[in-house]
Amino acid sequence: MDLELPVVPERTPVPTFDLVIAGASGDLALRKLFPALAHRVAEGVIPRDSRVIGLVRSHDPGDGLMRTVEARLQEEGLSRAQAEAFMPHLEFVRTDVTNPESMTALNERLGPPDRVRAFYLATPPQLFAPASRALAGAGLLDGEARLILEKPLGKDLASAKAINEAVAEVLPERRTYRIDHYLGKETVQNLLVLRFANTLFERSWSQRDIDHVQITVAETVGLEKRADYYDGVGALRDMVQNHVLQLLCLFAIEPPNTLDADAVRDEKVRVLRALRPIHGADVLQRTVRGQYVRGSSNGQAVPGYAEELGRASGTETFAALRCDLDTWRWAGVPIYLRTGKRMGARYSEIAVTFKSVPHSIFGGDRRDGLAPNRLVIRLQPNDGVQMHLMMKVPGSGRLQLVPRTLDLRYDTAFNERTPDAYERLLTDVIRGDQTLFMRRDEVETAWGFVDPIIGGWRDYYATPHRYPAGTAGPSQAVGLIERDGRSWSEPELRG
Ligand SMILES: NC(=O)C1=CN([C@@H]2O[C@H](COP(=O)(O)OP(=O)(O)OC[C@H]3O[C@@H](n4cnc5c(N)ncnc54)[C@H](OP(=O)(O)O)[C@@H]3O)[C@@H](O)[C@H]2O)C=CC1
Ligand SMILES: O=C1O[C@H](COP(=O)(O)O)[C@@H](O)[C@H](O)[C@H]1O
Repeated sequence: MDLELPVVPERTPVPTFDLVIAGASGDLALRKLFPALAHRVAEGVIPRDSRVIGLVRSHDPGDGLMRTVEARLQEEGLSRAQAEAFMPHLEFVRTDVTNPESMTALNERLGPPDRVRAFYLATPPQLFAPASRALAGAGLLDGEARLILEKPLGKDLASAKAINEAVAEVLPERRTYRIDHYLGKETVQNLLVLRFANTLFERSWSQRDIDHVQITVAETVGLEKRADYYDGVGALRDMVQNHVLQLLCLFAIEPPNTLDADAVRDEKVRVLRALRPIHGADVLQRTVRGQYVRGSSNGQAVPGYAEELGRASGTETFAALRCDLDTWRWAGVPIYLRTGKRMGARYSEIAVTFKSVPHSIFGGDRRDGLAPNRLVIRLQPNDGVQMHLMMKVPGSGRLQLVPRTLDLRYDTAFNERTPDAYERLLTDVIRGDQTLFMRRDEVETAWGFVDPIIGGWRDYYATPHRYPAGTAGPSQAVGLIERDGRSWSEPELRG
């Protein structure tokens, strides 16, 4: 029996809107935002009169760009008919989003203010403050208009605060949408369902039954064409500060009393505040930095990070951390985080290892042979949930026990296309639902955890350890977990 939940915003209709995207000629818009909107048009979710207005700065907003978008939609998996159905919603305007007069002119092009208005800053974060001032100065943020900010939200706590301050001067928090696209991923949302729609796990979800947790976000891609952004930023700021800590939050939160945006976000902030700080010399024991060197990826030889960059660099492309949450529920349960580029496989998962049985009835020497239960929440690819259990090998001879896996895959459990994260997030903005967006205090608390690590790396000369592309990261990351008598869960990462 399917449960229809009228309170779930996905099921409420999307109102007619004007969505203005600044940075509309950029990689993010072409690869993610337009395809997401086109999928929503194809599903019939987007009202016919809704408009998507792309702002470009140096590009020609003419037919060439329209043709580029139409071609990119098909490269991203939409059919020709689906791409064509999206195009009438789209127009481009060449303008400077930071210029108040230009924004006043834009105001005249938009539909009546009774339509939902949303402004998406898919631009580098240096533009967030001037752009929001220009939009507000032109009256574009009046009424119920929403502002969407793409990550990264600054490069440290001070810059994040400055952006948040500038935005707060022109717009209330309830109309500010900070994107972390991991929150839009189906399996990330399913984490809340797994925990709070099933009693089975919740009763064991604490230090009483859980030994430790590993959160891995491994990528096979390298620098791609993002050197300007990535170098000097690195894996800790790019991935841990946002996506990985958000996964940690959803894994560890106390049950919110509803799915209301602030109820969920209040609980996430509590988790972030409970993170034991890592600073000074702690970084040498509780963190590992890495940078990939020449190796192979998907069977192809690939250059190292410094070769791709064309110069030596101290930026980490891999980070591993041992985190602890100082709460009753999580005391003594280490949470190991690991993320990197050019690793041996692309996957993201949360692996929860339960405690071993306290006593084996299968013979005094058998306890070591009983693998502890493990629950693996796989976010991508092959999204789903796996439970590793001990089983008896059938047969009447000697009693033999082996670990076996219950495997619940999304693609076999549901006969539906898994939408991309941005599909959900963009319509949530239009519907006015902030549950899957980061609140100001969340972002700042996460930076407050990350900043001292970066300071520790600087003060203790923690230069990145080298690891060959196509592997599990530097060997020192193995030491980080083995020191605690545990091991990383995925041998296939070693390439
Ligand atoms: N690409 C991705 O997958 C992801 C990107 N991001 C973040 O999103 C943001 C955009 O990324 P991405 O699309 O890759 O970047 P690109 O460099 O591909 O595009 C940047 C866009 O911003 C516009 N722009 C830059 N400066 C100005 C300005 N002063 N005034 C108006 N527009 C300006 C450019 O316009 P024009 O070309 O017309 O000059 C261009 O459309 C970045 O902060 C990035 O870190 C976050 C997650 C993933
Ligand atoms: O935000 C970012 O995320 C991507 C990884 O996203 P995914 O959905 O492909 O897992 C990462 O490659 C990029 O460096 C980072 O900025």
